[in-house]
Amino acid sequence: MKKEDYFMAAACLAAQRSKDASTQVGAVIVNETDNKIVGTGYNGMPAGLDDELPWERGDEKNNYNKKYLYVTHAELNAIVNKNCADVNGCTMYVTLFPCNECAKLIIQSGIRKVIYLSNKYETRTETKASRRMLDQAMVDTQCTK
Ligand SMILES: O=c1[nH]c(=O)n([C@H]2C[C@H](O)[C@@H](COP(=O)(O)O)O2)cc1CO
Ligand SMILES: [Zn+2]
Repeated sequence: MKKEDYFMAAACLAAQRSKDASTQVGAVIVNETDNKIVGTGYNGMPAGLDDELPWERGDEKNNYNKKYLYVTHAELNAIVNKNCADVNGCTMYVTLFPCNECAKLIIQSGIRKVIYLSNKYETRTETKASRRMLDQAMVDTQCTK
């Protein structure tokens, strides 16, 4: 198995832990120097609030119960779960192309490459803004397909 397939499979496995019935996302951060996983995460509610918050996609009349207000993205969880001092120069394997907020985190944490599986929200403004920032910050982005 190629190493890229191995790390993406690890991201897919992490995604399976997510309770989001609509979209499970998994992320794995890899130190390319020694090919080690230094952080993993999946989309979930903030720690300890798993059973407190709604998973509804909601609509305009039901903003307060939209999951989007509460869910912690897979990329953020992978970064905060890191088991090393920093993730400078690392690669992130993620099952879904990062949103604009995750793009900021990726850039600020020094991750230099993002390998993704799906970009199903490609046409969204958030995704376009993410692409814009990652490109301008010269973070390499590669689709595995
Ligand atoms: O970068 C991301 N990382 C991430 O973890 N997610 C999560 C948030 C939500 O739980 C889910 C998206 O839900 P939905 O497909 O129902 O809109 O994916 C979503 C994105 C980008 O949309
Ligand atoms: Zn995000």
